[in-house]
Amino acid sequence: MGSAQSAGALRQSGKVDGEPVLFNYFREEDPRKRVLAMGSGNDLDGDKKWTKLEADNIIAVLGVHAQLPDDYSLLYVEWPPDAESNKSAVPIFKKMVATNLPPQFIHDFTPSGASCWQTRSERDHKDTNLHVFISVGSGTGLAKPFYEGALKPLWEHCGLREGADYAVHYTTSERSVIELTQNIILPRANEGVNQAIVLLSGDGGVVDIVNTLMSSKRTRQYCKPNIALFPMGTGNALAHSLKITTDKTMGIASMLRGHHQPLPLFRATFSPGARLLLNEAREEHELYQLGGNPVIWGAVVCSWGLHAGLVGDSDTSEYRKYGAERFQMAAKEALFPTDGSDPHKYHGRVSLMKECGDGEHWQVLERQHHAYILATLVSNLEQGFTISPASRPLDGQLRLVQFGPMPGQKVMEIMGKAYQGGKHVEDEDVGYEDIEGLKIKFHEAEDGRWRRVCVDGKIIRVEKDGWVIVTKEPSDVLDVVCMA
Ligand SMILES: Nc1ncnc2c1ncn2[C@@H]1O[C@H](COP(=O)(O)OP(=O)(O)OP(=O)(O)O)[C@@H](O)[C@H]1O
Repeated sequence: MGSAQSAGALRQSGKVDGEPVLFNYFREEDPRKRVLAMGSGNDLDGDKKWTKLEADNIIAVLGVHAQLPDDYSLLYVEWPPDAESNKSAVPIFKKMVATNLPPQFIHDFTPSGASCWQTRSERDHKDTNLHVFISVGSGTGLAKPFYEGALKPLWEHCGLREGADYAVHYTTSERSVIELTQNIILPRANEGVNQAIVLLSGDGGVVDIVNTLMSSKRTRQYCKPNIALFPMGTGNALAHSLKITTDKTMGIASMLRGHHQPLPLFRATFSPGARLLLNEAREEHELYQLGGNPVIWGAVVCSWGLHAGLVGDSDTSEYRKYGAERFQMAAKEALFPTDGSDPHKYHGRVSLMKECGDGEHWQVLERQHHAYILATLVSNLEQGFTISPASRPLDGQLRLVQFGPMPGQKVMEIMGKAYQGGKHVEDEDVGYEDIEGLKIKFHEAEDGRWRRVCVDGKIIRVEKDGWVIVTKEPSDVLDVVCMA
């Protein structure tokens, strides 16, 4: 087989599924723009029909067998033709055996060997330690079709059998992810067993796993499970912020080619009367108690004001049908009340913990009324909504975005800039800074709606004269897999 370099492309003759082809690898500087073109036809120098495989759709290349060193399985996804307009579209797993691929291509798409599922699907115990959680209630219900069309066939190809080499768990209630974590993951993590969770859900699934692990007794042998995220919710803030969704494989490439790293967390500690709202706010639940106070942990966001209000208002099965649009629909209702008044002016005392040369200090915001108070560990709350442009994946830095009361139109203008790569933070009315912690003392006496706090999509209502303190969490309980 000959090999030659053409202008801008790495060219090499080889085979696809046994048929001769010419490979042309366009190795652009931007990894996302790379393309493998495959020219078919017996006459390798003559005219050809070219098939193109874009980097965004490529999952990985895996060696076929040690005795066939030139053969690789080229794994990729294919989307249905109507994917752009069809919100229910999911990618389908595809594969080909490619012989004599350009070496640079093999280099660019081969897993490093450190990815979660490879190491953790090796069985060292009577039970499997690779678990797929399928949250059927997340987002617009794509988790099950995605598993069936893409993940299951991928693992079949890799020789992993459902029920034997890995276990699949479908959610049956709001508490399913919590119970699976408590009953399956935690006991074995406490025995020191390596485990991987493949999570097909939105941010809600992550926060359930994190809180179950953080609020449980962990032994000295505790082995952090790792987690591969598949963005099946509406916001998917964590998956977008970890750049898991920058390609079109919906997390599969990250799972195979990523590395695992600790997931930074924050802790929100509340005054004693704070309650978690569930079932469209019809039920109130106690939070976990730590040192006599209710606490909840998060990996994404803790907010009060417009953000918490619109997450809470849109968390109904009616709104969920609209996917990520539900947030914008609820935002319109909050910003332009039907009686023509201005948006609510949230009343409370907000303090920021700042790092200074000689330690940490609390600074009080002068303003007593607010529209938007949001502390975050991540850059994006939705794919195109960059709430904190300075945040880098897993950097562990809490950042605060805040602004005071203003007319609905001006709020829309500011939030619109968040959809332009995070330009809202340049607006003179917006505060944006690194913080070590945040404290809010609520002065909202009347309506409990104005005392709702959002932690990673969960809504906590604080009692009259209550408070919340948000700080970075020093311990970590999970590793997350990503390529960033
Ligand atoms: N079978 C089920 N029955 C009832 N509730 C379910 C079921 N499966 C999942 N849920 C609940 O649905 C909610 C889905 O939340 P999740 O965060 O995964 O998705 P989302 O809210 O659409 O996305 P995001 O948080 O990314 O915006 C969770 O509260 C979860 O407990």
